[in-house]
Amino acid sequence: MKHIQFMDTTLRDGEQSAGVNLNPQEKLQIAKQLERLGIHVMEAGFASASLGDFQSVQEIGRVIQHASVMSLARAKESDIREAYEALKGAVAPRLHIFIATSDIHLKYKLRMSRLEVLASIRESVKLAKSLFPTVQFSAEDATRTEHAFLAQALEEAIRCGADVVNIPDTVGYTNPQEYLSLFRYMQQHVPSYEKAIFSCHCHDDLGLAVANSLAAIEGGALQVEGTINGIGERAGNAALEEIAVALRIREDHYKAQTNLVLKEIKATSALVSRLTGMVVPKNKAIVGANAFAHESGIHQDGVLKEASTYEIISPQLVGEEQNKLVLGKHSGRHAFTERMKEIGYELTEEERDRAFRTFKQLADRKKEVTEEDLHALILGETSLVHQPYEVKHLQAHFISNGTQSATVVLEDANGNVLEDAATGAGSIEAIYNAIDRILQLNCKLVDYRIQSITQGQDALAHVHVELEGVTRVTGFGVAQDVLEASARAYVHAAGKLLKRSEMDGKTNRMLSR
Ligand SMILES: CC(=O)SCCNC(=O)CCNC(=O)[C@H](O)C(C)(C)COP(=O)(O)OP(=O)(O)OC[C@H]1O[C@@H](n2cnc3c(N)ncnc32)[C@H](O)[C@@H]1OP(=O)(O)O
Ligand SMILES: CC(C)C(=O)C(=O)O
Ligand SMILES: [Mg+2]
Repeated sequence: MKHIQFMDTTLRDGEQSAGVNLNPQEKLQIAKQLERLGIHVMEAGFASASLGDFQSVQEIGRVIQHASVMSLARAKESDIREAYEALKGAVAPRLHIFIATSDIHLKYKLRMSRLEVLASIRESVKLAKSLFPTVQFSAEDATRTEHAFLAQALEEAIRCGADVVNIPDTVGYTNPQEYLSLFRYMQQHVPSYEKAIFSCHCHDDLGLAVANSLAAIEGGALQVEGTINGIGERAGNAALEEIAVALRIREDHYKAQTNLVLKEIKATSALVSRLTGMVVPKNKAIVGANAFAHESGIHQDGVLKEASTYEIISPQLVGEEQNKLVLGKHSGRHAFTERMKEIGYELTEEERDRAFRTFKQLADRKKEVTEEDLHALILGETSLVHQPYEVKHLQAHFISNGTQSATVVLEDANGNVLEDAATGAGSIEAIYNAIDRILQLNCKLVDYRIQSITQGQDALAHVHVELEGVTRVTGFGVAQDVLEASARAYVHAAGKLLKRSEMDGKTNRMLSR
């Protein structure tokens, strides 16, 4: 089993994400969390980039005890010396020198010849090694560099004292097969290969950063670089949490171990997301909100019977409390019944089937049926089980500054359909007048209250009404639409009044006998 070291560059390459700017306190907070996560090396910044970066590198170097703290530096004496000043107080300081090796970068950016680049590597690595116990050298844009020249550059760096040599895919250009072969090539063509640790550093321009990093590990990389949540320059860096979990879950394949404390992943991801403002996409592997959420009935049924049917990662492994069975339009009876039990409803079979039908209707209109929705639905449903009338159809016609009209269709317990229309000063009044006409009610609305009981645009409305007729009764209705909830509430209360009148009639008939 080989051992893979994790080099986290959330605070340097991660902060190079457009729009991200962390202050020194925020950087320190992330650094402490990275320490808890068990990162081997953290790149705290680029000391010579700004005073703020210098201070952050310095502070993180002073505070962090259980990880090596590194600063980036160009192959330039002033950068190296500034990094040295910043990391003087660190327990395990490390310098990261980089210079590009590809012809494109040499010609257009550095305007240097290959010989000049080799000379620069020699000078800077030697100077760095005289100041730091550990030095990493990166050949920027390595994957677009001619292989033979790259091998020469890395050999030069190792001979001058580099302990770690990195082969970055700076522009996210390579693919897994090619990157793996590149590492194998270096094994054969860098004479001092055994004297250094080879590292991989991938960007996600083609969405291959994690796959490329894993391929590099197969090709012999013993250090992997990346960021939390995959943030970073352009499309970002390889997401370290994905690499770590892939190595664990597919240990059979990669035969590699790490020191990472995987259960710290969720907290680390959440902290980085909060402080950088880079929102984690819901479907992001390992740390996305949906990473452990099952929505479809067949999957939910499988997971309820045995989680491993649809889960290759246990949520607890990465510090997630538990998986989620999200109730939505693809859910089935198993998940629905299970959730009902969890929130305390032991329904009869009839109630369950009825509630499930209503749930499906609701789920057709809502993205996700929440626990509050279920309470509301059951509240409405259980009280509706023995209702004499149900709202079947409702049509309201709204005219601004005019008289409103509504058509209501009710169904009684025997399946008879009753319909009428009416007008009113407002839509609700028109609906209530139509219901009065259908049920021949003689009552007064004494209270009407509306409440949103769930959240968001597709929230459920809960309407409470109080009617005064032969007695005072209350009723409520729950629906996504306010008018529908209002109609249901009125019919619910009206049903009670009618029952009461029926009972009074029976009593009067008995008394008059
Ligand atoms: C692949 C990567 O992620 S590399 C890291 C990228 N990160 C950053 O650039 C963030 C921090 N950078 C900065 O704050 C600034 O760019 C600084 C402070 C480093 C330099 O600023 P400036 O001196 O104004 O130079 P500027 O950024 O405009 O240009 C870069 C210069 O460095 C040179 N350079 C670039 N890489 C290297 C290198 N590895 N070694 C030596 N010189 C280099 C360029 O050729 C250019 O030199 P020139 O001025 O002679 O043309
Ligand atoms: C500084 C280097 C390692 C880098 O970030 C890159 O090449 O992507
Ligand atoms: Mg990078």
